[in-house]
Amino acid sequence: MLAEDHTHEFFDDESQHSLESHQSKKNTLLKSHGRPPWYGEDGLPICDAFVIGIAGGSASGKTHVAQQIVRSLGSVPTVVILSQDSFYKRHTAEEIALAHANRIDFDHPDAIDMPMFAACLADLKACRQTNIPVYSFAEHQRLNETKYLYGAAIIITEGIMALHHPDLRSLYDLKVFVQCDSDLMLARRIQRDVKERGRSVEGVIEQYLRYVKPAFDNFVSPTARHADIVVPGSNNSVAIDLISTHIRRQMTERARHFRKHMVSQSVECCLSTSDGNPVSKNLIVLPQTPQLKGIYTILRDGTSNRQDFIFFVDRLATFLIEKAMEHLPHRPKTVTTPTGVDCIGKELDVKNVCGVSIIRSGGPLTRGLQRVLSDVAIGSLLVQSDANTGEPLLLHVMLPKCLRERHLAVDTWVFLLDAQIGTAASAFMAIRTLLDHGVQQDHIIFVTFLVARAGGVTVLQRAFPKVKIVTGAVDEGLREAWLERYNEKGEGQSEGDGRKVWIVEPGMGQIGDRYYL
Ligand SMILES: Nc1ncnc2c1ncn2[C@@H]1O[C@H](COP(=O)(O)OP(=O)(O)O)[C@@H](O)[C@H]1O
Ligand SMILES: Nc1ccn([C@@H]2O[C@H](COP(=O)(O)O)[C@@H](O)[C@H]2O)c(=O)n1
Repeated sequence: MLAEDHTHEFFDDESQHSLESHQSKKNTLLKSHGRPPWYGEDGLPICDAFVIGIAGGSASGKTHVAQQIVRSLGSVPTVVILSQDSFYKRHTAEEIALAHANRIDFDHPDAIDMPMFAACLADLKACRQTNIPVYSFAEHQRLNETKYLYGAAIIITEGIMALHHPDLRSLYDLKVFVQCDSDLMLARRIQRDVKERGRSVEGVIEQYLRYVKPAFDNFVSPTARHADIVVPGSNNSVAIDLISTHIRRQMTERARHFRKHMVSQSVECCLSTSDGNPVSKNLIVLPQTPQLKGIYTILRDGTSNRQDFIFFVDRLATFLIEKAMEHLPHRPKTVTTPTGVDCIGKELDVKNVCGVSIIRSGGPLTRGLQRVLSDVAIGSLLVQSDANTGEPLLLHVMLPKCLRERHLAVDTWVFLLDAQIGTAASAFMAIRTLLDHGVQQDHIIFVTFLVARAGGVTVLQRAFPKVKIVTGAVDEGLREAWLERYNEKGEGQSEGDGRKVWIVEPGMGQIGDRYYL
């Protein structure tokens, strides 16, 4: 079992596949301790994922080595194992019949869809999402389902041809070849294929002699010369230790101090503007009517009871969402009234629209969005600060279908929902995540109750100038403080859980905590 108590999985669809289901299909596997920022203050990606390619004969122990590396890495950012087996080509019915009679050569490089393999790996390396095909050894066929993958900081690719094609080799940061005795490989293959791939002993031996062994000699074994490290196929714990140490060092070198940087850059930015006012045309603040000010007064009041707090947060959420809706395109629509008169009105002119909530304080805004667009698809992102460094970590991604597929994402409008923008570190990560999925910057509308002028909003707007931010209030201050807990009445208590958080001032306290308790 690779999952540990403190790991998190990046879910690949709404049904929330478990780690075990990934393992049994041997296609992908994702282990996460959170993804640190992979972009700079200009919003652009600055570091690719670290990619390791592992080649070797069939049953040499490639998957085993990959899994041992993951286990030995321990507490590092998200790791995914990508198997070349996922990229076997789709077959015709005749080919499948031949495959069952052991008359198809699955060990020739042409059996693999190399362009697709390289394209998926290039997407993952560049921190974009991808959808991996799923292959069935029992059916000798690519299935109709795909696996959504996003967010890996380390990718381990394994397969007999993993070092064969130059396009693949150019994507690796580390190339490994597993060298194993032929007898041992055959013995392991018989055991595994009978147990896991529904084969007979005779069939495995026949296939081995006809295709597997010649292909190993002609195509697989020669690729060992491309490897940076040759690992033995058994008793290989020392080699695995060396590889893990190398990867850990690489990850430490890539570590960044993003949140602190954001705040210091913002201060410089605010001081350098003539009026110190970060409000731009894409920072849309609700008209400051007495009615709106009344709502904020209740929400800012530390003595307001929880019932009132929830009621007025919900009311404000509806105002904000309605304001944000003004920025969606509309087209004219003619309707006929009950009295038979034609009347020209408007209707939404968008292919897809969805909400993405930053857990958990985006929750009240999600409810607001659902009140306005009842059947809207909702996704969520969990961004938390690292307990030691305070830096943001992307811990969980659950996006609706219209965002998981790039060709749909480019035509999708997204309401990104979070209670406040303080340092803007979470907002940065959330926007970058949407862009990685192919969402257009000017199709993102960030809706929030509060923005801190002294926080990261200016840097955020400089990085993503086309993203609209809709809010009801821009507050002056931002201060780092110990996290407070709230009692039943919603009053702040001094003892927290020892975590430091950034607080907007005057602000409303921790909005999510006051709302959900
Ligand atoms: N170092 C090892 N020690 C013991 N058994 C191993 C080792 N490496 C692989 N095996 C076993 O050999 C079989 C094939 O290994 P696997 O990693 O699936 O091979 P590959 O991915 O190269 O086809 C598995 O049953 C696995 O448990
Ligand atoms: N339908 C198929 C497809 C592939 N194979 C064999 O799988 C081997 C590669 O997988 P490993 O996990 O062993 O690296 C390869 O040698 C093919 O012969 C198959 O039997 N049936």
